[in-house]
Amino acid sequence: MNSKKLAAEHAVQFIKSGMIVGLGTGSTAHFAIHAIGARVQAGLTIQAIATSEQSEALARELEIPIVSFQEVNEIDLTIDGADEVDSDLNVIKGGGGALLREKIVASASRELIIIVDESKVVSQLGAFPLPIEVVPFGIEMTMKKLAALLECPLTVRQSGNKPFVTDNEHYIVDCHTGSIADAGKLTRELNMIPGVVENGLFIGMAAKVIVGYMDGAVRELNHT
Ligand SMILES: O=C[C@H](O)[C@H](O)[C@H](O)COP(=O)(O)O
Repeated sequence: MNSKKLAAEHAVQFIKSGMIVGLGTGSTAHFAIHAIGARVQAGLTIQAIATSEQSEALARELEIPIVSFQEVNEIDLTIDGADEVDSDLNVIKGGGGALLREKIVASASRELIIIVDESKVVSQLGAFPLPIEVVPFGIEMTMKKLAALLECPLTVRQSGNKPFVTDNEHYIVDCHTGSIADAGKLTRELNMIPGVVENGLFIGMAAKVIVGYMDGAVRELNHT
């Protein structure tokens, strides 16, 4: 079986009736939303908040009840994918450009479960280019400040021959850091730069990471 699907289906078992569930974004979260849809069809009663327009549309198609932030106090459990995960369960997200809504949903959640295939588990974060969501206004200045801080190549993510635009009408700057020594410090420094809306480092947010392997195994990584 597909290792992303294995991790997703394992994670969905943690959902119980009555929960408010955060729905992630990306190809791994896509499997989770399908598995949640199947459980809803089988009688699970939940309400969900999605981290992207794309995931919300899929959830509606699968008849998963969607609620807004006005209707809930907090989210019980969010299940979302990631681009890289380290042994402290720190994560890089945003490869699909959904990092801002994903971080808002994750920070409103009592529990965040990250689902990945084995290729995403790394000893140090940073080989995956760090996505940074920026306001289009003054992006040239914002990028100068990012370049001074990061000292690495930066690219504005493209969609065809135009900049990729997020669900919140921002651009994404991908930062080819190579490796990130102190992710906690970096996330604070990045978010101090005017024009930066959010960055893809999710530090200390995941309660559990579920890894799917090509040989069919599934492993849970928890905090020690
Ligand atoms: O912006 C996208 C998200 O952070 C995704 O969860 C992340 O990029 C992982 O995506 P995938 O499951 O498709 O590898």
